[in-house]
Amino acid sequence: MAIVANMQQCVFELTGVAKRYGSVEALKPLTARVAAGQTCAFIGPSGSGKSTLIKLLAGLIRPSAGRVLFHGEDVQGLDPVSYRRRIGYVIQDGGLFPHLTARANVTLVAREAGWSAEAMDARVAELADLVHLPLAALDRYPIALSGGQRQRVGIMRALMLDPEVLLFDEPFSALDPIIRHDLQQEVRDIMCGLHKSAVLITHDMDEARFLAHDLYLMRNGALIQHGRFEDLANTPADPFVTRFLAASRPMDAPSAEPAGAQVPPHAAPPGAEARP
Ligand SMILES: Nc1ncnc2c1ncn2[C@@H]1O[C@H](COP(=O)(O)OP(=O)(O)OP(=O)(O)O)[C@@H](O)[C@H]1O
Repeated sequence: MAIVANMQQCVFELTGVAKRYGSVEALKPLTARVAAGQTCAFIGPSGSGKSTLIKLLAGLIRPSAGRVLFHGEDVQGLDPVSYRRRIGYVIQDGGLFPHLTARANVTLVAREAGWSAEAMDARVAELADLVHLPLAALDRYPIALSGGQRQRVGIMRALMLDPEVLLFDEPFSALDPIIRHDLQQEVRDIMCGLHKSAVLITHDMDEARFLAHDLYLMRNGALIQHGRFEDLANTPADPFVTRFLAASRPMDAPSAEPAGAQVPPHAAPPGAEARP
């Protein structure tokens, strides 16, 4: 199993981390590393402990055992306000405050941090350009934005303070397939351009493979395998790995057709050539 992060500086290190909710063992003791400057994905089916893990990284919950280290320091010992300014958190459907305009959502933390109006305007314009959101959309409330626009606003909000790390918690799962595809490509471009460290939580192997350098596959609160997609595909640690990979349909899989119908070759979707 290739441990890419071992050879590089780590932004996060989890050592013997476990989490219980009462009698539920959401995470069994696990050790994992997130390399600086890379995207690391934690993948697994529903209930495998992915959300619990990202909440631990964000410092939103405490581990029942073990330590979550950020640049070698225990997250539990860091000042929560300054720590959260060092990480950008993107959640499903943007997680925007409904009573604030998109612009007010994006600038909320910068206002708390005492930024000037000019500095906020300049940063908002820069980020709107980065995520391809028309500036006019920023004056609307979240309810008046499409799902894709809300998620673009969520990404702007996460990037506003230029954090060292981005945490993506199922960021594309509420989007329709075309918007999802486009936004995955845009996020990959943004991450390549900004060279930030990132953690992605997803149940979608294709998404993880497309966006992440390093993959951890989880099941029932345990890490089953760590490596690149090719490691999981070529040397699966467990029959579950093979089943999980087989369950994600490749782009060139034949579509269901009525018996006897001619099956034309599938055209590559826009941007597919950029995908590994
Ligand atoms: N606050 C909580 N109280 C009790 N049990 C919880 C709590 N949060 C999560 N769990 C349980 O912990 C286990 C892991 O849940 P978690 O949400 O981390 O998994 P997940 O992989 O993110 O699932 P999904 O993809 O469905 O969101 C599940 O059995 C879940 O029911």
